[in-house]
Amino acid sequence: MALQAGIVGLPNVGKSTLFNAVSKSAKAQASNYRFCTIDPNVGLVDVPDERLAKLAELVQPNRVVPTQIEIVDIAGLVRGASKGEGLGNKFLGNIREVDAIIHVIRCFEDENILRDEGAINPVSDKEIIDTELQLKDLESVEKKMSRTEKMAKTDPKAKVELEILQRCKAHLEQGKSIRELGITKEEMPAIADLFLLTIKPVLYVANVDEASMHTGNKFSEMLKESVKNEQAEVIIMNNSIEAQIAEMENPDDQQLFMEEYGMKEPALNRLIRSTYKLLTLQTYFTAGVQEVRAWTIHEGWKAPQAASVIHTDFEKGFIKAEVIAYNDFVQYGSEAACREVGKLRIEGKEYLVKDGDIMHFRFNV
Ligand SMILES: Nc1ncnc2c1ncn2[C@@H]1O[C@H](COP(=O)(O)OP(=O)(O)OP(=O)(O)O)[C@@H](O)[C@H]1O
Ligand SMILES: [Mg+2]
Repeated sequence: MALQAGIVGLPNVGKSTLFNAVSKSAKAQASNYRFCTIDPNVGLVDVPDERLAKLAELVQPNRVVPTQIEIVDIAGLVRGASKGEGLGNKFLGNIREVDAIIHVIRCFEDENILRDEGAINPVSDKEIIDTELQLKDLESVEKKMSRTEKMAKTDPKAKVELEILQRCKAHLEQGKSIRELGITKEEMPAIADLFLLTIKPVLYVANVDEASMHTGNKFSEMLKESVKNEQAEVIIMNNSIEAQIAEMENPDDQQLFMEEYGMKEPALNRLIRSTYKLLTLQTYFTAGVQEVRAWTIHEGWKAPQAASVIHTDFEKGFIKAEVIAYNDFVQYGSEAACREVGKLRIEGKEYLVKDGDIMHFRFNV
């Protein structure tokens, strides 16, 4: 299953406009990427990858299959969502299921577009959402703490867990998100079962007015300043313009429209690429004459687990993997050439797959 990124934000900030832009633009630019709607608010979109194109050029396969991510349009959250306001629990549940968050923030003024929160203020808007997510996480952490406290008296492992939970609690109570706490890999098991909302990686979309598409405006500047410490990306775009580009059926019209606005490509492309990065995903490739294909795995996955993405049998019956590094494949031009010069390696169960590896699995079922 593809990894999911959820579009999150206050009501009426332009989330669905963005979702529609992604879905329509993908349809119009068929050559660029595909989109398929799974559900009215879930869509599957291709991730543009130059390496895949390069491999396809070398191998000339029948079919090229990019990797995909799912984008989910989540309904607007309001103040008090963590206490159930405005179907808050349901929508927070939707966020729990995604792997990363695209947080859309209103950075445009328009009196006709209703807003509950007074004058435009991206910083307080962001805080409202953050607070609701943090409160929900606090609830999860406290629940687990009360269970762990008893066990911690006798069980040293539970004691360590409790300390991690206490750190999370203190951090959340300061109005901070868990992603900023620097939880290590070793500590993760203590909280993994909580599926915390604020541990999910995030990027921000500053949804600006037309005039500020390229430069940003005072609102997007405020937002950038306020997320500086998070080292999160802020993408400045105009969701309405993106949707308008996407509406156009004719690619020539699209091109003209974009030229008029001084755009080289839709800002959406950047958003999709950044989202993929945000998911800390790695790509490995399979490159045969039938199909050149990109597969998504996480950092740190070993060969059998990576193989399971293709088929669970590949993992169960894993024997070995033949691996060529991407740069070697491009330099020598083919699998056969790499084999000849000794650039095709045979790797076993412990091999850590690297981003860009071209893999061929041997298995037995
Ligand atoms: N950059 C922009 N400039 C001006 N208007 C915009 C911009 N982006 C979106 N809008 C308009 O804002 C309104 C609300 O947009 P949209 O429906 O996408 O919000 P939403 O976040 O999905 O709301 P909800 O939480 O209710 O689902 C729409 O009329 C849309 O056209
Ligand atoms: Mg909406």
